[in-house]
Amino acid sequence: MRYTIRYIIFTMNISDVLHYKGVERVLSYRIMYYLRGFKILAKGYWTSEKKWQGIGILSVVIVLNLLSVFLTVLINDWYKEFWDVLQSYQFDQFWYLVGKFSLIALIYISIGVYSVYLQQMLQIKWREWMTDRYLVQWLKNRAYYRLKLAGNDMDNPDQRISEDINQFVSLTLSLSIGMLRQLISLVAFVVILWNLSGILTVPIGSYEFTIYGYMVWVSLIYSIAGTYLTHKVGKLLINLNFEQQKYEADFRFSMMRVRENAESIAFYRGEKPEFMGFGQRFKSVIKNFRDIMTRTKILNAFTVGYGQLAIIIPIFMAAPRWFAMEVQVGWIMQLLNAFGKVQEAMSYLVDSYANIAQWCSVIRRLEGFDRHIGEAVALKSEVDFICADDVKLDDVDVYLPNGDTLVKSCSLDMQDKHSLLIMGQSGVGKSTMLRTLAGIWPYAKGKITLPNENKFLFLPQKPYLPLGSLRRAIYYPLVEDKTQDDKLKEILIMCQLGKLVNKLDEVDDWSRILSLGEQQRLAFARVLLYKPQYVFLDEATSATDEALEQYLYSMLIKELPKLKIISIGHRASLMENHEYKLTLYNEGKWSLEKL
Ligand SMILES: Nc1ncnc2c1ncn2[C@@H]1O[C@H](COP(=O)(O)OP(=O)(O)OP(=O)(O)O)[C@@H](O)[C@H]1O
Repeated sequence: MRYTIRYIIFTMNISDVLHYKGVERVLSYRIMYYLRGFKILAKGYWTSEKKWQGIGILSVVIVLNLLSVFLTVLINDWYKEFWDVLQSYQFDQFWYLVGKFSLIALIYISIGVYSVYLQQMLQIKWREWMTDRYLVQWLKNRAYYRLKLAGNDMDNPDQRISEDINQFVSLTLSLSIGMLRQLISLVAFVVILWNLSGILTVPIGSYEFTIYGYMVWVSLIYSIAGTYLTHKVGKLLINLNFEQQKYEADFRFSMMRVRENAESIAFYRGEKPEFMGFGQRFKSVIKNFRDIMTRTKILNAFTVGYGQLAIIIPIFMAAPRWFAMEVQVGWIMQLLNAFGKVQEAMSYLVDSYANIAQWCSVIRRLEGFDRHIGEAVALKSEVDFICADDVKLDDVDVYLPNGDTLVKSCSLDMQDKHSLLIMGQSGVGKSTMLRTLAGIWPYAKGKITLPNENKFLFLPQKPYLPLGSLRRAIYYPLVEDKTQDDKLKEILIMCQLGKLVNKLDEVDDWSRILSLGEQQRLAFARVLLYKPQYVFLDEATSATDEALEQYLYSMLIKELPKLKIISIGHRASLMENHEYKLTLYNEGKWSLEKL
């Protein structure tokens, strides 16, 4: 049973849970799940080396909030004094009380301003710490790549890091501080209401009932009833808002795909199907929004009515003592204010309903992200990596995630070889073999010897060009060096990229501007800058013609005579530039021959 409930919890989304009637146990598991998730997420910062800074700022924010509640109590007292003075026409006290109010208001405003300012300061410090930690986690052990292999990439790490962390921090602070403030305010104003109530005697038949603090009971019953009914009317709205976010995101994502694949779509003249796709997604946005409008209308009718009733109820409560001439106007004003404050505090949870739901979903996403990263990093290959001068494979098996073999018992020693060409049919496993050598493919076993990691460079078929200046794109993954431009220009000319020599400082999306052939030549420029001991080329000249390919290989051999080359390619002409050929066949077979 326990297992079944757990299963339900992890497979249901929050809206299912909120809809699921009569499953308190599921709900309590769900609450525990969120609290546990919250604890894991919050623990990092609040136990880190920065915790004292955070605790310091948080303490000041809490003290400021307590002070601010104290001032609202003073203002409540002021109401009584002020209205009593007005009722008894004591003009001499009028300006004194106006001055008193102005002073309290001034302090109240200053406290409010600094409380928000410090809360935001804590928010940015906490967010900074968490973002830093998540970025490290995402990049460390190549988790960003392994997430794809583990099939867990649906978690949009970019959104987790940029949006969810921010929301988690800001919602945690605003909800917890708000809750604390409202709780204290509730206690303070319940005490005030109790004192204002006095004792009410209700004669029923020949009996007389004495009710102590009757206004407190009325106000609590009214607030609890209001909270319950608002929850009843409004809970559907939360789910609808969730759905709205999802539909909006889908609509946005469909447009983003067009932006990213603009050229292919333009070649296919795919405007019509794209427009239809946008239309379908936008229809869902509109349909859901109409449901939100209807629900909001009902909710507003209820809350506005409830708000109006809240004006009249305390007046009814006050009526018996007023008509018995026991109290003055000041007392009524104080009562109205106190009643409003109790109301405000009691309805805090309902007012924050949407935020609490949002906070829960953020916790769920961040906790999921943490878990997926953990799973991805745990994907360890059984390859025994050894560091030495030359590449050597001993009895290496490479397979697919489903266990199908790509390469079986491959052994190879590059010590006495300068270059190796890996060939084979498309899909046979050539690129995966290189991934295994690079240590990024976990589904492999055997022993692989490699030089130190800064002594080799991998060139994929489509080079990655980071955002920023052209110089930065060429130097990647090295840090750009502005003092070596003469050498860099010489290298660009050597790679037949002379037209770029005057654009080194230009910032643009270079992967969009340069043709694939140009990008591949730019990758050769990287090799000349990096001067590795080994270079691995995965169809890195596929977009050049044969003559240019010959030229690029001879240039590498001439400029870096000690460089050892391991290439993957389909063209027979590549054999001229290599000393050995490793051919991969289906079912894991392979052969090595001298060319
Ligand atoms: N992440 C993955 N999950 C499952 N299968 C994968 C994954 N990556 C690659 N494969 C499969 O592994 C096989 C080998 O792929 P690989 O890219 O190594 O082939 P290749 O020989 O380099 O092909 P080509 O010459 O077309 O580039 C293919 O069938 C491919 O579908």
